[in-house]
Amino acid sequence: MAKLIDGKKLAGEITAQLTEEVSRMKEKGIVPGLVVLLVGDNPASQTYVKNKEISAKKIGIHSVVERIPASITEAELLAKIEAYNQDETIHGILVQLPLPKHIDADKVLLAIHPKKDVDGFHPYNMGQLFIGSPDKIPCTPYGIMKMLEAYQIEPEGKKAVVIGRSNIVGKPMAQLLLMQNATVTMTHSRTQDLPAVAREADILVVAIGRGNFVTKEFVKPGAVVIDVGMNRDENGKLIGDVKFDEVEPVAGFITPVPGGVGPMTIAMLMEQTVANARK
Ligand SMILES: Nc1nc2c(c(=O)[nH]1)N[C@@H](CN(C=O)c1ccc(C(=O)N[C@@H](CCC(=O)O)C(=O)O)cc1)CN2
Repeated sequence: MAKLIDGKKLAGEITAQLTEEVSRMKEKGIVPGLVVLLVGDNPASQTYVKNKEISAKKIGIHSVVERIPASITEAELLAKIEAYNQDETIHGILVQLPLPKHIDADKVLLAIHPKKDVDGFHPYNMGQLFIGSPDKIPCTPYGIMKMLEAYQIEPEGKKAVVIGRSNIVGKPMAQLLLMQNATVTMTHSRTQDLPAVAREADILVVAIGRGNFVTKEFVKPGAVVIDVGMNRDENGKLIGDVKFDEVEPVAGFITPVPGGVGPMTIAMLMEQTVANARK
């Protein structure tokens, strides 16, 4: 049976460390501030934003959540972001994705000042990451790297396969593994004989957005399997991209859903917000 990588526990430990640090910062008059902008009423986004708010408050971060009707125009949203760019009490700005269709997400992410871009999605921060000098790192892949480190899983020299090529997970994930000297293969929905390619992996990261997509045929015995998926089955139950019951007996390590990558995404957001205030 695979060893479980407990993202919830690790996120709890990071949160506790940040809480102590913020309390020390407050003694020096520094209060980290984070604003989260949630546009529309996507139920999953509402849950994630609520969890971000709870975590920020627990740590002692000054947390501002703006719940904005989907009818907001792109220009109005850009104006709000510019106001927070200028606000010295705010060290991190995050726009929850996805955005309603009438708003150009690329334009919105570009409007966030790179120094306050605690999501690491701004093209400047992406560029810094891809030239090997990261400052802000997308929180999900960053959290995965922290999990590998905590469980003493060394990417150097290993074969890593990333399934999924999104800007917020797949691409930065591949780059972070590459920076740690893994040999990385990027794959996606059009990769031919994906199970055979995935079976080569010592470290398999799955972020394809399809429930139970990865079965035991994709997994080399003993491989590390990281599941980024967040899907609902026909009964509304939260499931990952990996068929957990089938893969667990084959893998060496595996992340659960829930309780794996998700909580680490939030912990890394908090970490990057506190780091910004520290600077
Ligand atoms: N601006 C951003 N938007 C989105 C991001 C992001 O990093 N920045 N990532 C995802 C959603 N996401 C964070 O925003 C996120 C998803 C899931 C979790 C999480 O903790 N999940 C729990 C289960 C929660 C549940 O019960 O539904 C878990 O896995 O244990 C945290 C953050 C897309 N948008």
